[in-house]
Amino acid sequence: MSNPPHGGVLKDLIARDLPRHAELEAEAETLPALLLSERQLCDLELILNGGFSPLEGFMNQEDYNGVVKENRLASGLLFSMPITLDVSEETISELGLKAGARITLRDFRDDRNLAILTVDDVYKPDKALEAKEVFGGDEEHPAVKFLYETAKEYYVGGKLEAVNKLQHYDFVDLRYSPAEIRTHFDKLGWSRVVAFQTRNPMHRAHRELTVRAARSHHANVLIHPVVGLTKPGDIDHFTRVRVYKALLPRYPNGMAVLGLLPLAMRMGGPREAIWHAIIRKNHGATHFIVGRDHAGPGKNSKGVDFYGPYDAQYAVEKYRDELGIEVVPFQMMTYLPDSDEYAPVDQIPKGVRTLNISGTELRARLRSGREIPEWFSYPEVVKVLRESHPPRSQQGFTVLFTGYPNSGKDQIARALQVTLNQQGGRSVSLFLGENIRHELSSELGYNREDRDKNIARIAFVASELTRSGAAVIAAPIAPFEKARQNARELVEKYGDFYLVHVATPLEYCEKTDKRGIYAKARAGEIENFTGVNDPYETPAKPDLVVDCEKQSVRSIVHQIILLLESQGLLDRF
Ligand SMILES: Nc1ncnc2c1ncn2[C@@H]1O[C@H](COP(=O)(O)OS(=O)(=O)O)[C@@H](OP(=O)(O)O)[C@H]1O
Repeated sequence: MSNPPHGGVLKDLIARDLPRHAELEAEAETLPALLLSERQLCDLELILNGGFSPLEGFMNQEDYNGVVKENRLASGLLFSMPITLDVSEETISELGLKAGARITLRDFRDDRNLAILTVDDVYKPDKALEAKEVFGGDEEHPAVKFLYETAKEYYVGGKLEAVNKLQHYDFVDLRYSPAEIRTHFDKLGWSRVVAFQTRNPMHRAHRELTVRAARSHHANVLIHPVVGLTKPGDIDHFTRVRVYKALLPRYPNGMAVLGLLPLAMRMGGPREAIWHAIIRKNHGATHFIVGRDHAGPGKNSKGVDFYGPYDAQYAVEKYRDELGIEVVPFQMMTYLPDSDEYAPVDQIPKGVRTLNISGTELRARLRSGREIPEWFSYPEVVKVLRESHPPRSQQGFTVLFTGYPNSGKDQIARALQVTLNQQGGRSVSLFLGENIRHELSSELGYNREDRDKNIARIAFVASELTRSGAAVIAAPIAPFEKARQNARELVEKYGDFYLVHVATPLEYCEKTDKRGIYAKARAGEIENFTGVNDPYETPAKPDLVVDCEKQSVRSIVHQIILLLESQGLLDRF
């Protein structure tokens, strides 16, 4: 038998309301509907499947106040995280939200009806109090920022009736509801289970830590990673889940099970650790590992830790008797090369050599393609990480040329394309101004708005290609700083961006114009012609400035190649 859920009853609303499915679905169609955000969907899924037992809905004011001020629901039961449904004043009047009203909660991704909420109350939270009591009050804390910048001004409390499960299309076989994982444990005959929470890839240290925890408590292991929302900048859950799957066979036969948790983390340190423990108890675990700085967001911009390293462990310790799940505090594990084993940092005798690779060092090694030793991680895990983090030599990038018509940017762009093609290793895409005007922007003219649209389209395509590892060479006139800056920001989400200003003087561009386009513009036959009767803003911060009056195309291309080379992008070419 698994551990009983928090409060004694698993609030599996999906199972409870299944017999009334047809009736609820029909009613949901007739009610005013609220589209839930990604974070609200995560919360909803865990309310509906019992992961947040004893909750049966979003918190009303009484529950919310109790949780914020003293970690308690109105019933007196321990609960540490406010689970609230935030709405704006407009939504309140649009949907007629007031006590007794019924509304449908829908999935924004597919418009599916998920639940019916019967409104208990609509209230204005004291956000400052919530920020301070729940998260510690630092304005830079991600959950505090969310509270002030994203969460709406009012909360709606009320119980839910389940209409449909959320649809998932990734790793469906690993997404166990609390009821499903409990059945699975029963089938395996597991009665003692240590749950391990993670939002990071797992390496040997984590494997050693969990195996130790299991052995010392005569238990099995539930690897229970968060695949909802984690800290911005974390490795995406697709990569992480492939890592966990690769790691699983490294456990002693039959010791561990992998289950995915669709939780929206708040990075709330001590409060979050208590919440995590309750959630794992609801999933049938009897033990829960709380590590150093559990669910902490790290440091603020002044370099100050949001929480002390053991605050989370103290918090769960304080409520040990009420939690009903045994918390296993854990130290960091470190590698001892002389004996080829891992040990908790606090148990290493003085003078014994240790080795470690920090997260930053690991990322640097992935980026450069340098070796990641087997004592740190398993080759199959490293392989998965390398697939998602290709070395610089396989990452995409964009070179955006900007300059007057006939400044020579087209010739340079073509020559660069040929040079990169000769080196191989990447697909190279070339976007010349005129081609783009034909293929992507044929309806656009040359006023500022249209030019900005043109550059935005080029930037969009360049960013997608950069994301997939291509080299993109684009050579529009791009006369406006703001549009060039927007392009940089978009592309830099996925790879490097280099702005090359082809600063060939206007007189030279005009003098060497064999197409006679400047002559036409001077004759008044072309409106808004850059350099003649339309402005060109000199780039404030180009990565390179070149000039076709003074330099040959060959030497300019050489300069660009040296720039790319210095950034490690051509390493293995
Ligand atoms: N009014 C006006 N102003 C500037 N250029 C003009 C204009 N009308 C036509 N052309 C020709 O259009 C080519 C592509 O312009 P772009 O799309 O690069 O311009 S922009 O970046 O959108 O501002 C550009 O070609 P390249 O010089 O080869 O790039 C121009 O020759």
